[in-house]
Amino acid sequence: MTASDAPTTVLKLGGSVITDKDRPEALDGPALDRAADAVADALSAGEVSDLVLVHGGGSFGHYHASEHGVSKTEGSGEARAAVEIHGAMKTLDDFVLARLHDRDVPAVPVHPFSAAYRDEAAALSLMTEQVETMLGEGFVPVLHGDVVAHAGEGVTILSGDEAVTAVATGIDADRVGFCSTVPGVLDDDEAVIPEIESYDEVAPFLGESDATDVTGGMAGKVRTLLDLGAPATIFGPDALREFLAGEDPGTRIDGR
Ligand SMILES: Nc1ncnc2c1ncn2[C@@H]1O[C@H](COP(=O)(O)OP(=O)(O)OP(=O)(O)O)[C@@H](O)[C@H]1O
Ligand SMILES: C=C(C)CCOP(=O)(O)O
Repeated sequence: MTASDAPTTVLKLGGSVITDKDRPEALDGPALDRAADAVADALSAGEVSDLVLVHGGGSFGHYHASEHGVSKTEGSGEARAAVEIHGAMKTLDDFVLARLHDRDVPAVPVHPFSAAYRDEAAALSLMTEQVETMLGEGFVPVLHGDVVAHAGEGVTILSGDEAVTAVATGIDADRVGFCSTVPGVLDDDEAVIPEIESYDEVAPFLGESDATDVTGGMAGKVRTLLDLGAPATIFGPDALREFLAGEDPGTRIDGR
C-alpha cells in the first residue's frame, strides 16, 4: 500500500509485446497503442488507481546488450557500452511515455541506472521512495529494464522482471502482472499452466525466449517470480484489460 492506502498494482509490459524482437530497435506501434488504450481506459474507469508500469527491453535493450556481451552476470567496464544500452532503453521509454501521454495517462520516467545498483554478491538495491512520492502525487511511474552499476563487474543488465520484483517489494504492491506475448506459461501441449508453486514442477517446459534475450526468457521470469514473496500473474496481450479490471488471467505464480 502507498501513503494514500489505495491498492497498488505493478504491471510489466513485455519487451516482446511492444517491440518487434526480430529487428533491432523496432517498435510494435499497434501493440503499444493497444496496451496504452487498455491502461488509459482502466485508469479513467477507476479500475486501477495507484499504478506502476515497467517495460522490458525487446529489440532495443537486448540487441545492444548482446552486441556488447553484457548480461545479468557478465558485466562491462566500458562507459560507452553502458551508455549505448541505457540510451536504447531510454529511446524505447520515450515511445512508451509518448503513447501514454497521447491518452492523458500521467506517466513519468524512472530510470533504474540512476536509482539501483548490485553489490559484490549481485544483490540488487533499488530506491523506491521517489516512486511512492510520484504515486502520491497522482503520477504513473514507468520503470524499465536497464544497465545498473555492479560492484566488481562494471555494469550488468537489470531485467524488467527484476525491476518489477524490486519495485513491488519496495512499495509493498498488492497486485503484480506480466503481460507477455504468450497467454501464460505453457506446458508441452501448449496449454496454459494455471498455477506454479515451485520451479521443479515446470522446469521441463521452460525455455529461453524465441528472440535475442539476454535475461533468460520464460525460465528466468518464472525463477524471478517465485522469489517475489507475493503472487504474480503472467498473461497475454488479449487478457490485459481483464487483469487491469482485477482478474487473474493466465498463469498465477506463487512461491510463498
Ligand atoms: N513454457 C513456456 N511457456 C511460455 N513461453 C515460453 C515457454 N518457454 C519459453 N517461452 C518463451 O518465453 C517468451 C516469453 O519470455 P520473454 O522474456 O520474451 O518475455 P517478455 O517479458 O514478454 O519480453 P522481455 O523479456 O523482452 O521483456 C515467450 O515468447 C516464449 O518464446
Ligand atoms: C536488455 C535490457 C537492457 C533490459 C532487459 O529487460 P527484459 O526485457 O525485461 O529482460
